[in-house]
Amino acid sequence: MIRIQGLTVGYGRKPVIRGLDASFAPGRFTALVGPNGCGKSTLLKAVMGFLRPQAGRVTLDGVPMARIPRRALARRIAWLPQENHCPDYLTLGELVEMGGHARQGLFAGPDDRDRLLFREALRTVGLQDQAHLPVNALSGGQRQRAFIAMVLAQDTPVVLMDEPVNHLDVTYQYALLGLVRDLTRRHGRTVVSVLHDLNLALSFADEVVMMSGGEARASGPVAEVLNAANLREVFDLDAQVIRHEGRRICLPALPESSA
Ligand SMILES: Nc1ncnc2c1ncn2[C@@H]1O[C@H](COP(=O)(O)OP(=O)(O)OP(=O)(O)O)[C@@H](O)[C@H]1O
Repeated sequence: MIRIQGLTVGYGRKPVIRGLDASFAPGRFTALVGPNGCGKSTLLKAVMGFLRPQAGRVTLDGVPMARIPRRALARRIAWLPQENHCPDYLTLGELVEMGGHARQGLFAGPDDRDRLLFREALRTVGLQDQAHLPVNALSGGQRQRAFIAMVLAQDTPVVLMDEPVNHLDVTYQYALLGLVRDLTRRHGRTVVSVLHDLNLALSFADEVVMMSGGEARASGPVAEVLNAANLREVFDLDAQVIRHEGRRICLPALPESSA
């Protein structure tokens, strides 16, 4: 369980997030939503321990993040940042193998289970035949899938993702989030993901934290929290949330000039 209590955090002395409370439980997929610049990535960076809280705390199973050694943390939390970089020479196969480093001994290579995980991760993102290619020679969407494969290969109980469907075509967006839902429901993982597409959040997430101006304005089960009133308050958006064949769909009103 990740618990965030009274978190104030930012860059330098300027707080971006103020007094935020949230918790992310095993077996649950939580979507972080909110307008650009409201602090979603900053929150994930604080959870990873990259930013030191100015007040409050973030704990993993009761232990403050700052007290967990980096290698131990990498065995428990995988992180997909918004922007991914890697050296020019790295192949897709090597990138995915990096996902297994935290699990292996200091001088040990991958074992059979690791190799199976690497193959499975590549197959899941549909890149099993491209393992020999340099990552930087892949298309934008293939590249994003490559980094997702690395995260899957890390095989951690907690996964944090910052806009994972960036650059992905619609088929892979649904496939990835279906996989994420499986990781939570069938394998009890904790997943927290920034999502801009509210319909993806409505279709796949269990919980949502709606952020605005560095604060959590509403949080709870996605069907309860992603409603017209909260969308107006947080996004200043005129939208309906309708039900269609058992699913909820967010339908923003068109701007007047184009209606
Ligand atoms: N490294 C940094 N140094 C200083 N300020 C930063 C830094 N990174 C982000 N900020 C500021 O913190 C605020 C929140 O940024 P953050 O990236 O957390 O927003 P976000 O909700 O993830 O936005 P988006 O939806 O656009 O990705 C913004 O005002 C941004 O300018």
